[in-house]
Amino acid sequence: MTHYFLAEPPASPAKTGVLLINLGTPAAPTAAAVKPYLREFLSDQRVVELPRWLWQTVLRGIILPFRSGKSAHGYQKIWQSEGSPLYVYTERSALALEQHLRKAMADAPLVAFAMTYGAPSVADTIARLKQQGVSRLLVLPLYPQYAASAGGAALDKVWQVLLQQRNQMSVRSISRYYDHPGYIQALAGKIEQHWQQHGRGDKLMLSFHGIPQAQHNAGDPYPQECRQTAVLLAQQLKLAESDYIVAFQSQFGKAKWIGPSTQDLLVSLPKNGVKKLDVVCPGFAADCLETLEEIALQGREDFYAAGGTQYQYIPCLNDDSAWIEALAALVQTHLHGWG
Ligand SMILES: C=CC1=C(C)c2cc3[nH]c(cc4nc(cc5[nH]c(cc1n2)c(C)c5CCC(=O)O)C(CCC(=O)O)=C4C)c(C)c3C=C
Ligand SMILES: [Fe+2]
Ligand SMILES: [Fe+2]
Repeated sequence: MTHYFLAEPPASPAKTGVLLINLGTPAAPTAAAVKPYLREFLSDQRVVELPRWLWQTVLRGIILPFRSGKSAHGYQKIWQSEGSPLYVYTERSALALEQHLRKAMADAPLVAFAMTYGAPSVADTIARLKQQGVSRLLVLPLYPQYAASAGGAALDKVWQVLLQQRNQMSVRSISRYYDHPGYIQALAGKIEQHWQQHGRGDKLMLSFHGIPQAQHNAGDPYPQECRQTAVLLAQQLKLAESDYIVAFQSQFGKAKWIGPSTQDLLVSLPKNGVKKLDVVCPGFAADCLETLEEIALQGREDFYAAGGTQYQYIPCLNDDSAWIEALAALVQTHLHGWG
């Protein structure tokens, strides 16, 4: 195999950079913009682990023509004046983190954000940071719980860039933060604040994005990390086991996914006496299609249709100051003693 290593300018004074990575999102809420985004995302073999020839035929022939329009319709319901919520909150979090670190540290790092799929790409963002003199890079995918299909896929993009570098940067990565006290406290604070303002339901649902059961069987630690987040959160909120329930949402395709399914529970809970439900999505750092459309809008409709009488969606941490403070502490811990 021939390698082509990037041409590099001479080294400038060493700087440190922090790179936040999120999933990516279409550039516009239209089928034309959703299609290339979904093609790139769903072509990643970390996400769909089927033989390439088989999956590409199904993806291009069946999934993309149908799913792009349906997804675009969902995005239209949640799109903000500044763009896709996932993009808007990720960008704001990076800006807020940089400002916070500047106040907290003498030699504060540059902070940038990138998307695993779509723009700004990990490759372009690392190239820009390198031009700005960054030779030490701390990478943090914005997924509290590690799944190969999310955090793993984000970090793959970083390693792919490193493989091409002539003068390789030093890299540290944070592959997960599901049990970080600052994350747990920020989440608990958000939920408590919501309860103080709006009252409390009969049960709190902690809804995490799902993954295929086969990926977990092959060794993906994701569901255990979600459950551990739930236990720590319950301890912080002093909840009994009967006060909350862990569920997994956004099932895609016909294969078995890890459960219990959020969708199924939204229908069965009212029939089992839970008429007032609070839902929070601790696995999502930023509100997005899967939280705002699938949970806050569609979930509410399904819960009421099944006999529920009160449904409260508690937003993600987004760029809340308590979370940015915790994120800054997490970053500072991992920068400690570096250069
Ligand atoms: C095989 C399919 C998928 C796996 C595995 C998967 C894992 C996974 N995803 C997230 C976070 C997000 N996913 C989002 C959207 C989304 N996810 C899938 C499929 C899989 N995800 C699809 C097809 C879509 C697109 C939207 C749709 O058509 O329904 C998003 C939101 C993006 C946005 O623009 O708002 C996030 C965030 C995690 C954390 C994860 C594994 C744990
Ligand atoms: Fe997803
Ligand atoms: Fe979805």
